[in-house]
Amino acid sequence: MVVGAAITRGGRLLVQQRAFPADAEGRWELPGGRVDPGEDDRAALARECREELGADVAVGDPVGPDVPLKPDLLLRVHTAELAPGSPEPTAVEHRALRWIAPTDLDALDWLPADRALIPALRALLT
Ligand SMILES: Nc1nc2c([nH]c(=O)n2[C@H]2C[C@H](O)[C@@H](COP(=O)(O)OP(=O)(O)OP(=O)(O)O)O2)c(=O)[nH]1
Repeated sequence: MVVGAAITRGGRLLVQQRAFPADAEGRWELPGGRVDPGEDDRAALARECREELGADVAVGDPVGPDVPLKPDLLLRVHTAELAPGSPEPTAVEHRALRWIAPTDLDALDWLPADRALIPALRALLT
């Protein structure tokens, strides 16, 4: 399982631009990553956000469909918010971060799988 965080604040969504590998470089995704063996989805998301953003998040419920990435791998996105007192997110291992508006969702150069989440992300922001 790959987990992603739909971190929202003031009607905007936090997205990050990949720096690698070559076929994903420059494209945008949600913070997150692979769930480790024995780890639950929420703990994995909190860990990945700490590693990737240097921020603390409160993880909420799943949102949108589980998206197949490979035959044995799913992407599952949860709602999330910055925890009170969290440092401001920074791009630790990514090229850039953006807080996007609902009107930016369609035009963003997403990793391909994430496009299936756009309707659910729009609903979350509006
Ligand atoms: N984090 C994240 N990964 C995504 C998204 N969409 C999508 O197709 N992926 C893919 C890209 C990668 O093949 C995989 C997770 O990659 P990752 O690089 O974030 O995971 P990780 O830190 O655990 O590292 P790795 O073990 O895959 O190298 O899921 C998304 O919105 N967020």
